[in-house]
Amino acid sequence: MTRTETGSLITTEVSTTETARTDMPDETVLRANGLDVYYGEDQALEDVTIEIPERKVTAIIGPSGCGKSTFLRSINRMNDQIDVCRVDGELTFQEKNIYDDDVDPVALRRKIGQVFQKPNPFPKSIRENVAYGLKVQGITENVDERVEEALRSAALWEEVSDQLDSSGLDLSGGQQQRLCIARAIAPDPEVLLMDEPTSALDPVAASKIEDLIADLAREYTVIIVTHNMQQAARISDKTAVFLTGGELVEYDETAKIFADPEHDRVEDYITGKFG
Ligand SMILES: Nc1ncnc2c1ncn2[C@@H]1O[C@H](COP(=O)(O)OP(=O)(O)OP(=O)(O)O)[C@@H](O)[C@H]1O
Repeated sequence: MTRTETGSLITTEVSTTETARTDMPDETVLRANGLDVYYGEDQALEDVTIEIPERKVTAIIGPSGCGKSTFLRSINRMNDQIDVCRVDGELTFQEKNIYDDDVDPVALRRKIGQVFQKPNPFPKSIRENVAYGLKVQGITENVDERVEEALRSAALWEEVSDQLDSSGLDLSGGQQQRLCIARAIAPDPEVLLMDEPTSALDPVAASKIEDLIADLAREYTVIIVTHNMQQAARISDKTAVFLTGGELVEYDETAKIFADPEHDRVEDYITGKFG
């Protein structure tokens, strides 16, 4: 498979939307319209319709099992790896349907990076961990510069610049998570998906990642799944509340959701009456 450095989603075409980031900072970057996701006979997401703005932090909240991770995995086609998983309806990234036959999932994941709950650096050096994100995407030029830039953007450079050849596993949990963020942003994606990125960290390390997320949103669209209501309220611009059955019940400015939600079920959830 050949692919251009500019990273079109489609194997054979060069994207024409590379400049959108600077020209239209508040545009919708991702759009779901009537999105259904099934695992075998079981429906995990039902008729989800949402528009996610570019370069903002969107929080996805809701009780366990309501489909938050399923939604995140749909966006970069990680669900492709689950045999029983089926996706219906429309899900577009920069107006291109993510599930079209001509979309290359590897190219898609260059544009839509992911950070997981538990920091998962490889048993390799700090430099190699970040460079891996580039290698997977076939980026071979200016690797050292890109590694430094990614580590700086992940607020880790000052702490590791003199130990780039040490193992990533020797870092603290919070540093490891920032290393994973550096790995995810090294190929310069448009969107960063974060699935409970601070839940395995102590409060100080978690707070550093929260500050970092605010900085990252100047350059990237951040979509974060969190169980931590205070965290969603602190760091996100918009909040989507999923409830049991995989239904998106309410989606609005975060301040509105937490101060004056439209739905009683959402109010009950965010005030801790269930979930
Ligand atoms: N690989 C899978 N195979 C079958 N069913 C799955 C799979 N992954 C998730 N599910 C089911 O889909 C539904 C939604 O799961 P999902 O993990 O998306 O929810 P969640 O809101 O992220 O939950 P949590 O907050 O507990 O992480 C659940 O009923 C879950 O059991």
